[in-house]
Amino acid sequence: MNIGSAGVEGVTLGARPEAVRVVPSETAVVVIDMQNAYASPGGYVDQAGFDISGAAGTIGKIAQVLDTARRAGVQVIYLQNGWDPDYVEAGGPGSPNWHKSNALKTMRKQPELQGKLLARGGWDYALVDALAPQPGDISLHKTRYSAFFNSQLDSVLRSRGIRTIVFVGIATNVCVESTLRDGFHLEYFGVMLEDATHHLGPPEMQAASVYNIEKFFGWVSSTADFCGAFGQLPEA
Ligand SMILES: C/C(=C/NC(N)=O)C(=O)O
Repeated sequence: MNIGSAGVEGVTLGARPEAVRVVPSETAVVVIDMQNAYASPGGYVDQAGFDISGAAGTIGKIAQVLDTARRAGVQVIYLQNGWDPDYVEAGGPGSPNWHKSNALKTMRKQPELQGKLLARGGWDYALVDALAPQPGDISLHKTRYSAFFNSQLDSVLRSRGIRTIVFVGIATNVCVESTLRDGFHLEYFGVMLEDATHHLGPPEMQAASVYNIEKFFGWVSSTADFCGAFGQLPEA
């Protein structure tokens, strides 16, 4: 099926529940939160007790996707999650984020971590070294799970005529799914590359997000399918 205004210049991307035909100039790869906090030993989610052993495997997959996207002229957009070092943007006790954020809860339990987890300017907030942004990429900041909430993402996409978002990053069942769902309600077509994402919690969480996306909110594809489809295009 065609998504966006795909016409003769589109490429066919293998996906479930069906292949989609997309236009490279109307497509962005959105990299969700590939920060030390979520992907490196010693980062926030590791300190909070989540198993991050599967996260390292996504880094190489995402690098392949970004390399192919840049060569094909597909816009790459990085999101970074976190707050100012004083955590004003995290909200106080009047915000559900203050109660539910495992980063804030971990810092309340271990005050020596205060000012370290997800604080802009620190190692935990920084993107993993292997996925450094390249010239032409766009970097945006977000303060809640959905990258559409209180961020510039919608205007950056709309001003460029982008209709299709290819999602990679961490965590599948938290920030990736939250953003894909919000995108759906804003009329964006969302495609998640399942092997370039990683979940938080038991393996069923990855399966549940894949099911939700495939059945209700978008399409599920893979690094190989993305690189196969977009890698055939002449270098932009
Ligand atoms: C739990 C969590 C997930 N973030 C994400 N990038 O999916 C958090 O930020 O606390």
